[in-house]
Amino acid sequence: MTSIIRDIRMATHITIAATEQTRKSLQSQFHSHCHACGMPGSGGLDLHFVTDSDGNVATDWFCPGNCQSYEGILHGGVIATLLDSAMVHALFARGIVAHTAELRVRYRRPVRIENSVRVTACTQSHTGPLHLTSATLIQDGVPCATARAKFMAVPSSAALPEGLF
Ligand SMILES: CCCCCCCCCC(=O)SCCNC(=O)CCNC(=O)[C@H](O)C(C)(C)COP(=O)(O)OP(=O)(O)OC[C@H]1O[C@@H](n2cnc3c(N)ncnc32)[C@H](O)[C@@H]1OP(=O)(O)O
Repeated sequence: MTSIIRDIRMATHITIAATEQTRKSLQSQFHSHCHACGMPGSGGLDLHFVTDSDGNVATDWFCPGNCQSYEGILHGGVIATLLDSAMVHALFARGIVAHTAELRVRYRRPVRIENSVRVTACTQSHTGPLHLTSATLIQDGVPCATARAKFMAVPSSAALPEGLF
């Protein structure tokens, strides 16, 4: 266990500029079957993030009718999934593979289904392997939900012993 902790700490020292190439590479290595951003046709949300020159990630997504909660309103669990996924990709863009350790969502306004949203995320800071991130979901120019999260970095799936996941 000591060596795992040392590896995780080492991983956080690999601080590189955020790029779209890095994000794509880590998505294909670690996320190809993800419910939120996996391959089309998997029955998932089919999100497509891109990284901008400031290292933030964003996606536009059409809220389908089968994701509603109360009549006409996007399900809060789906909103949390969108925000969580965006923050994972913001970390990917910086070469960091990490698990969600804590997710706090503030639901500010109802999100209408059969309408588009823009979801953005960025990394904030880190203390050792624990990364702080934030994300926002906007519809028609109005921030409808915001999130803050803590993610725990992992060195690489291959370096982890069976059972840790
Ligand atoms: C059979 C039916 C099946 C239904 C399935 C259910 C599915 C699961 C549930 C869902 O998924 S619901 C969909 C996801 N949620 C939303 O879409 C909610 C979106 N947010 C809102 O509509 C409003 O923000 C909300 C109703 C939550 C509150 O609006 P209000 O206009 O009532 O409150 P406002 O923002 O004015 O704040 C009132 C007070 O509450 C406080 N407040 C609001 N949110 C808070 C918060 N998160 N923490 C602490 N305080 C909070 C706020 O600071 C303020 O304090 P003060 O009066 O002292 O100034």
